[in-house]
Amino acid sequence: MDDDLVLNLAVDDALPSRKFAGKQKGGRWTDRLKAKRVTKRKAAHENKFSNVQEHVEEINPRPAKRVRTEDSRSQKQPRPAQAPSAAGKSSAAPARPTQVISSLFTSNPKIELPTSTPSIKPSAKPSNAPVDFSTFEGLGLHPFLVSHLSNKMNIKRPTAIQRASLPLMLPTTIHSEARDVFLQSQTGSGKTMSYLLPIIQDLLPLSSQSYIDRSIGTLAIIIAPTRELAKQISDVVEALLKMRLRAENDVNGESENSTRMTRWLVSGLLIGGATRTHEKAKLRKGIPILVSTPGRLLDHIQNTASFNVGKCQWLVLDEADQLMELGFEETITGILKGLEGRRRLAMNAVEEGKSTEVGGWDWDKPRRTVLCSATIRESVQKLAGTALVNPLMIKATEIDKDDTSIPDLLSKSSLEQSNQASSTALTPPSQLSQKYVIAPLKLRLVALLALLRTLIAQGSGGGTKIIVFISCTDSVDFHWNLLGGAHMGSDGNAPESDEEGDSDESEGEDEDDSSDAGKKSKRRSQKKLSEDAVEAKCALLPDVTVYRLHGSLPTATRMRALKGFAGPKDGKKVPAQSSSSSSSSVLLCTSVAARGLDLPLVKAVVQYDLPTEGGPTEYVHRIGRTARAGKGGEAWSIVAPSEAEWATWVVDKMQGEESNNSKKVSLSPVPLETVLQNGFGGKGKEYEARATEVQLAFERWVLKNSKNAALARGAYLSHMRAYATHPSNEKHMFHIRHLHLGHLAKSFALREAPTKVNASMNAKTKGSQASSSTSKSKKRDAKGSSSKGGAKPSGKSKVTYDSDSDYDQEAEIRMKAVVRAQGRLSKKGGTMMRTDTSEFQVMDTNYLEKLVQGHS
Ligand SMILES: Nc1ncnc2c1ncn2[C@@H]1O[C@H](COP(=O)(O)OP(=O)(O)OP(=O)(O)O)[C@@H](O)[C@H]1O
Repeated sequence: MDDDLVLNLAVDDALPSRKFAGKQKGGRWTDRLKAKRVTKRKAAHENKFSNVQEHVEEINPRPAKRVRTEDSRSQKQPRPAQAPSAAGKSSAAPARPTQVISSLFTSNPKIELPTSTPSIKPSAKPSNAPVDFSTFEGLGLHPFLVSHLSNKMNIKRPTAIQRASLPLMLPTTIHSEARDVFLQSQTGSGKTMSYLLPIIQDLLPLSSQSYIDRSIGTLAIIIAPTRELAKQISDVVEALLKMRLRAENDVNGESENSTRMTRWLVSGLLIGGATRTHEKAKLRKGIPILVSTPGRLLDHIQNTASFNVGKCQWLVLDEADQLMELGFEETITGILKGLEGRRRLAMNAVEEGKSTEVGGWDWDKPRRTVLCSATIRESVQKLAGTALVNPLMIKATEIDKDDTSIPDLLSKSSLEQSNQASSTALTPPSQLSQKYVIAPLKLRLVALLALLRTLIAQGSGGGTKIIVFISCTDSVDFHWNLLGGAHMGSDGNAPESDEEGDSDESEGEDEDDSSDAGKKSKRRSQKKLSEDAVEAKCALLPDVTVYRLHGSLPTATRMRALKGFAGPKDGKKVPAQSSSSSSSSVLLCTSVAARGLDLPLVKAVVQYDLPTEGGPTEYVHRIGRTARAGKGGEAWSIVAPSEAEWATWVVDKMQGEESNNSKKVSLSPVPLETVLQNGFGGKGKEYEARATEVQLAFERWVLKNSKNAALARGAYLSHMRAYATHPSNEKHMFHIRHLHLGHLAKSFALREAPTKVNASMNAKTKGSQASSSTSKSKKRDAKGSSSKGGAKPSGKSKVTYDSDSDYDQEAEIRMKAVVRAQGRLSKKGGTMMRTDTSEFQVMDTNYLEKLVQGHS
């Protein structure tokens, strides 16, 4: 068993070796003098080292288990466990930095999958698809819009929520009194069109007024919590406004109605990023339909005199619960007050005859406010209380599979009643297949790669899109760099990227090799994964482009990532050199991409880290990035053995009070062996050796240079910080105390024991506090993910790392030997996972807890 572990304690090269341990006798006097000097120098180092070890003991009262030292590696029999300090002082201590090399397939906790899982197959009838018993014409939509939807946007029939909302919200129907509305339906069910179509239909008739042009000001405002979402909504508005403004049969524009219609109804986007002056100029010209993020909007309401918003008729708060979660409550209250103030000012000016406004405006028509969300949490109910007056609650109930009659899709009641009812419904689309795999921490990274390989291979035609959710920005950056840089073999191809040569390639192990000019010039010409880059090719996932997205990236970069991942819009030609042409793509992202984003044809969502905030609600939003508008999709979660209870917990939460009656939601467990076998192939247990090779490739990448090592360590620490932010009601499943931190380090391709990682990162933190960002965008990522831990690589790490290729090879050989031995064991009826977790546990968990909470 011990063959799978080498825990090299941090020792200096200068520690006394056996050779110099005693006083040298005999030989030439020069040799004796030299030996004496060296012994003296090493003794001084030893003292220094023992001080460090004492400190380690202070913070780590528990002795390390199964510590092995360099000489013990050559022995067949394991040595008894010894405390770090003892090992450090040992004269036989290895002249190596701290490292842990352990086999992937040993010392993992035993995994017991539920024996009888109520596996509910995804429904054949998608719950968020267009319904086949209704038409847009039948619901009262204007013929121009109907034909535009059908001919240009391939939207032929309404979805359930559209069928439910349009009769209540379209101005031409009997229900059209301007009441506030709360729209709730599943992810991907078409809520955006549910409010945009009524807005456009309401404003369209103004086209026939003689005075109308865009200087009328802003008549509709849509607020979205993130820039990405605001941009996406703005794109949909623009697509709708491209509609033909005359009837299909009115070729020459002879129809009385159509000839009068002008293109005054334009949309605009305010999301920051542009200068205020530029935005003010846009607002002065007039933007009848405005899409904005909350902060920027409030700023202009308060400070831009030329922002003509007094006649605003529609206010939409999209992704209302996220708006609240991100702390925009005050901003929204400010916006509501600001709009009211502007309206009163405009009305007063008209009454007093001081207004330059054209006459004929119906000032009595009240503004209608719409709140929109796939889930309703308490915070949204609070917002509804502030923003809505006597609202209608509109939601689409699920259509029963066998029910051929027209279901009662319309639910209209007081908000409170509806909230009570809807709080039980947190259901994802019925056609979405939800699976989870329990992976021991050490195997997480290879499990992720295996899963991605399988999902991509299934989409044989190429163009498969997968979103992977990771807990924090540092971890996204690390995994993106890792996938972009790691390759099998020691001299494979350099990673491809969309930027110039990688500066980190000139650092690290090859640095001293100044004689090899050819290698250096090759390195210089290699492409770089720069700070701003978002696109990388992955040697371990052929034909796949890996993108990254998180709130710490500049807006333009985030947009570029989304655009690249989404690929070309229908019918658009892609330049041959573009990676988006037909290749598959993987988006590594934080929760910033969890809400509202409508990325076409996402085949699967993988939750590599389960949500630290938002619990089941966040889970439902994340998985809702696939299986949209009736399409199929898969949701995978990678769960640690200590988190196994999460699967039943989240199902119960999604099921709500309906759980006793009918089970509509289920998560199917998939054995890890199946995932690895499918991902790495081979016969029998061959996948173990292949997974090991992949893990070693990752570890080699981390060891390659200091920048990579710093990225890995930063990600590891930020991950722990994020993990510690799970709310108290989830601590029984997600507690840092339950994690085997050494195994966790392995999932960040680190060979170092956690003590070493933490010590080095703490040292680094002191020097790199500046990298800690307080930007708003950071807030949008996992709250525990700040780069306080020095997660941003800032040049060379002060940390030593092993660049001794002989040592690496030796370690790899040992690891492979263990895998082979394990394979033999399996054939003899042994199990892949062993229950003994005594491999090593060098860190006191209390200390780590303090560390992740920033009290260390
Ligand atoms: N009637 C329809 N028929 C077909 N596709 C539709 C229809 N209505 C909307 N869609 C498409 O469905 C997708 C999802 O729509 P939308 O983004 O509005 O969903 P949503 O309910 O807002 O989801 P989320 O809660 O995740 O934000 C979009 O690509 C949209 O173009």
